[in-house]
Amino acid sequence: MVHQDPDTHPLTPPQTLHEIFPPVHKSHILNCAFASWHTRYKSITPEARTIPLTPEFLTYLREDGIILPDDDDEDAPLPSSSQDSDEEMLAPTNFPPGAEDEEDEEDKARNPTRRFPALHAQVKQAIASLGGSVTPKLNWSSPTDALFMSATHSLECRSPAEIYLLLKSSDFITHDLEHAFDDTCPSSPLDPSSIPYHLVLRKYFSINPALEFRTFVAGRRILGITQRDLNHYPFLQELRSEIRSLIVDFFEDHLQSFPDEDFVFDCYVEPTVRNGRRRKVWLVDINPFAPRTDSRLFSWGEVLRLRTQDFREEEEVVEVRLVEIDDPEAWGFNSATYSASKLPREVVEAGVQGEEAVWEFARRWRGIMEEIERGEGGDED
Ligand SMILES: Nc1ncnc2c1ncn2[C@@H]1O[C@H](COP(=O)(O)OP(=O)(O)OP(=O)(O)O)[C@@H](O)[C@H]1O
Ligand SMILES: [Mg+2]
Repeated sequence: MVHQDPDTHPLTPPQTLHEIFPPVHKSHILNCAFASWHTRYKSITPEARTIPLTPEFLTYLREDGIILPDDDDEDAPLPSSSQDSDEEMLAPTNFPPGAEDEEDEEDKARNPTRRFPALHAQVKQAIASLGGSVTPKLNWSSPTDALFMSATHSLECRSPAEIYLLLKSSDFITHDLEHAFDDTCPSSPLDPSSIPYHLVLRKYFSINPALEFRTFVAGRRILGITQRDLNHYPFLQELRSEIRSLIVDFFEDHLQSFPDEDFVFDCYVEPTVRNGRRRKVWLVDINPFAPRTDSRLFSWGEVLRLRTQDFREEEEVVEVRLVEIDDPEAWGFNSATYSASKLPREVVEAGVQGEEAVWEFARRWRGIMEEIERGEGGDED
């Protein structure tokens, strides 16, 4: 072995996650877009519509500021050429010249739907055809980080305005629009401007988050299954082997033909057993096998190790990883994932009680932190 002097031969820098992942091709990202796989897997996906997005709507999404159609405007008749000419005949002389154009521009700015009337009508029609209540997403992401903008604190939308508000408020949607091909192999000639964008509207139903699972697939075999929601649900322990066999069979029956060998799929196991039959499993999403996909209760390091492990079919039992009662996840710290603006209850209460109480809280908090640093942290109180 050749000895290397670190001064003259700098050591290889530690590998980053991106370097140890199998290369992510742009085609893989495109295959994971909802509209790409939905046609193939319609029968196993809860009812949804995909609406191709126009350049006008994409510009609207990308713009700063949030202008939404108000309810009156939404039902206002859309300007047509014949109407325009009638109005011209009846209208008083237009002075100063160009004032009408300015009004039209203002109107368009006030009611953005005048810039994409056909698409707006399609959105309305899709909501109605899905029973009046939908949850939106773009090619890859739901606006789950924009829940704070929703009056109901849910992704349930009953009008186009609610959908536009969530999409425009979400960084995850911005990621879909501006960073879809980040960290992909540079060799592919595909350009982000060639991405076909779709608005996905899914019929809204009340999901039990305990029964949402994420499954890692590599080389067309399942590496592991994890709970998606990071809370402890005692009843899942008893269901563990049923969940394993349902998801493994679901994968073998439907998803082994996915165009890529490596991917991550999300599914929902129905809570009710109908007439003694097996529970139904629904496909919720397909995600890239890439660092951008959250590995939930696994670490990506573990998943990547499982990927390269020797595999003997008869011996291998797929792990279903659940939040156990004593896992830190079960203590509820995870509830703050998308709520950077949330404060601990004690801080809010102290704030309500006045300045004295805030200082008292800060003093106690500093004491707790000092105890932890000295290694004395416990739950003596
Ligand atoms: N039809 C539906 N009705 C109600 N809620 C739904 C529906 N479909 C999905 N959801 C909820 O929305 C959540 C997010 O959906 P989805 O997994 O498609 O988003 P995502 O942005 O791809 O998430 P991730 O970043 O974790 O991959 C799901 O975990 C589920 O709780
Ligand atoms: Mg997803």
